[in-house]
Amino acid sequence: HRHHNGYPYVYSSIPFFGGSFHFRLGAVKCVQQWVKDYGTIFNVTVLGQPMTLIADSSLFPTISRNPKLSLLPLKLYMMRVGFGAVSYDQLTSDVQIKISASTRKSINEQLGRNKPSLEAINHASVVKLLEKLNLPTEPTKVCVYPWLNRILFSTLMELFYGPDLATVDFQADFDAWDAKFTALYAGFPARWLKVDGPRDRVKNHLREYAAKHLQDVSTVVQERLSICDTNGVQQIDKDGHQLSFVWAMTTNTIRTCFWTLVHLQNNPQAWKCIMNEISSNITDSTKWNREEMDKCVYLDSAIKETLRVALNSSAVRYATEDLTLDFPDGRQLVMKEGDGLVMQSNIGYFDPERYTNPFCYKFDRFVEKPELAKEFTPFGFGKYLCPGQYYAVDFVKIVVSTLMLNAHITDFGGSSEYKYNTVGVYVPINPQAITMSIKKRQAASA
Ligand code: HEM
Repeated sequence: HRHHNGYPYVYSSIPFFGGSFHFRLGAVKCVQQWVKDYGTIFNVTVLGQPMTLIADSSLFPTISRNPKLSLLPLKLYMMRVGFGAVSYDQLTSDVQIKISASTRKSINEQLGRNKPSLEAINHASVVKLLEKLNLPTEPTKVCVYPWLNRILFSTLMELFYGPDLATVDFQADFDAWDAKFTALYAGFPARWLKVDGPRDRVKNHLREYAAKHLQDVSTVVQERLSICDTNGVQQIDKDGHQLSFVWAMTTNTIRTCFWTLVHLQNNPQAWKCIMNEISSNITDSTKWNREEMDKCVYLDSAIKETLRVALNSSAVRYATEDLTLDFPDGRQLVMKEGDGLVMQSNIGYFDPERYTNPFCYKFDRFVEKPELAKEFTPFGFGKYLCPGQYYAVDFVKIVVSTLMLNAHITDFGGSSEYKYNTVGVYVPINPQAITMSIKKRQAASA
């Protein structure tokens, strides 16, 4: 119950899941109620673990700047239970920190803001996506989520690894394992969930492919492998390290593309506005052009809005030793080594004073109120900020603009709720429910 920190505890009669049981219907409304009842700092059991939940963004800088608060314990746990890197946590903490820092540096150098290599991969993404889309000349009905998932997964895998890796069978194994990610996170063994086989096959395939095509895979992947070698990571953990990259790179990005498409299609005025913006700014739909894309401010706002509503933005940190946080408002938080906290950042994103109609998708919200973007951090905090964030946003822009300029979409229909217990951007509860008819645009604007 964390008596030592003196903050209230949210009691729940639900074993193991505790208060987090209520998150299955969305964390925001539930946390908003708790804030009314208990204030912006309180303790709650999340999947068997007591956590201190912080729902006031003015306290986040004190947390994210404290060097004794780390994401590493969670990463090590996920490496073991999620990615099957069973001996990764036996590496000394110095080595783990070194691996983490080197992989971040590597991705930042390749995909950081304004890096020429980011522009190059963006251009390659446009070309590869057009090839993978292979748009039919006659209207063809598709289930949007599985259709997009297949195209975007194979596009991303081909860009970072190379051709012929992401076969249909490989992706089926990956999806079967990923569908159980929340249950793995909750501590259920992969064997019980029957995803040990699919996960092993995915990892074996990744290992064999990378060994055979080492010279041809992207620099990010080459460096990720060599960082493991230099730091004495065992093969089983090296495989888990690869899988964690594939997961981080594909899942959230693909789902952000999906929900952006769904929200824009469900709002014809929004679709039309962004279509006009893209058609008037992008002169050649077969090339990446940063300057032109930067003019598409409504598209940028729509993507932010997708991340606002379709992601339970929150960040976990653990105390690596006993510490006391002194917040600017005079409050303190006493933490013992091993205590975990959650910065529940999306509570701020649903504050009705700043976000009018916060539970509605408003594609132009961030154009109307550009100041909101300053505090909007769906990619995490401080030194654990997502290193793929610039590529992720560019990729979603590429997908939406490529579809708008090259495809003709009709009969968009069906709906699905968010699966709120997803780790990351929500998957749709019913992935088959949303359908559309798609064909190649006659006069592609090139
Ligand atoms: C919309 C898409 C994406 C979202 C919402 C997202 C979000 C995040 C978040 C929230 C974190 C953890 C930060 C924290 O806890 O403070 C993270 C970590 C990470 N992301 Fe992303 N991400 C996305 C796309 C990508 C892409 C495209 C890549 C790679 C090309 C990537 C690579 C990574 C990696 C490697 C980490 C772990 C960083 C570390 O080890 O410290 N992500 N991401």
